[in-house]
Amino acid sequence: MTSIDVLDLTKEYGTTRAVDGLTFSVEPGRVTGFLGPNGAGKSTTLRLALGLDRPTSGSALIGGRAYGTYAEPLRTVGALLDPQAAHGARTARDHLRALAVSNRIPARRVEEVLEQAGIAAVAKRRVKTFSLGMRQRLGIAAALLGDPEVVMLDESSNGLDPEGIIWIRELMRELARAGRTVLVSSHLMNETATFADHLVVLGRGRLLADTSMPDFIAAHSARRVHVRTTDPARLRTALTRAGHAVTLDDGRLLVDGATAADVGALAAREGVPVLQLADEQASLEDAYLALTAREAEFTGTSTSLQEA
Ligand SMILES: Nc1ncnc2c1ncn2[C@@H]1O[C@H](COP(=O)(O)OP(=O)(O)OP(=O)(O)O)[C@@H](O)[C@H]1O
Repeated sequence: MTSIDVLDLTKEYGTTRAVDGLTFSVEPGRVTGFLGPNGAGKSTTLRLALGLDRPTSGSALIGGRAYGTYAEPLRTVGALLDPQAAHGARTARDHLRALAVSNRIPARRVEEVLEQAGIAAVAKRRVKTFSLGMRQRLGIAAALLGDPEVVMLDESSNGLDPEGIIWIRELMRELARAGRTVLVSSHLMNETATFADHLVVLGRGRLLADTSMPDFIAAHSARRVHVRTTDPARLRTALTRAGHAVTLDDGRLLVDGATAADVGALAAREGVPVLQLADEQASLEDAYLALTAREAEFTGTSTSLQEA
């Protein structure tokens, strides 16, 4: 089994410390979401792990070895960092064939990954005619070419349409189920929550969280439920009696400190018909933004509109 082990990793560019004493491990058999605001150091960490840049100090090893020591690295690590990296004048098939030859990967794998990435029909087209989403699919095909134990994707859903986003999400889950090590960077907590088992969160090059997805949700979700019923007054009384803080908002009840399951069970006991029942959705993204807010390198300022 092949893990990614980042140990006390630091990278400085002039006076900018892009990665700052970072330590974490990415384990096989699960999808690890790699989160952080712009400039947090995600891409730098991935580049260091892939030997595309040298650390100032510390290490980022794959399967206990530096990437550069693998003779045929694509057979161990598949990575997509920059979908624009493929040579524009080449066809998609030729791009993949050149990669396959350099790593002694059989030519039939090229046809398999073209199919798997949904670009077999455009395999003869030059890459420069590809949309961003098609380039992204080509990059993923290249990452899968060597049937690697470790898959690293930077902004995996970049440019993909909704069907493509579902496809990549299922692909990542499938790779993890098959025991691969999958690391996927993103800016978006809600999106990451749809596919990640584990989270590593960075801010200004430092580790802010290294936790399982369920633990992050349990620790940070504001427990608040929205409920609509035919008899809000009666349900409100019952909820208040059970110790919940309840407010009435435009005909629906907002219940703090409860889950949808709590409120549903109580409504059933009271015999109050429920028309709509939901846990508050935005809280996870809010928790992530709160965690990273102080660490964001580039934060926009909002200017309120002046009334004329
Ligand atoms: N080659 C470079 N030369 C100088 N500074 C760099 C270089 N690469 C990255 N940096 C700086 O290092 C910091 C971390 O950048 P990095 O691209 O790793 O962040 P990121 O988390 O991937 O951000 P994003 O989500 O915007 O891609 C930033 O301040 C960036 O400007």
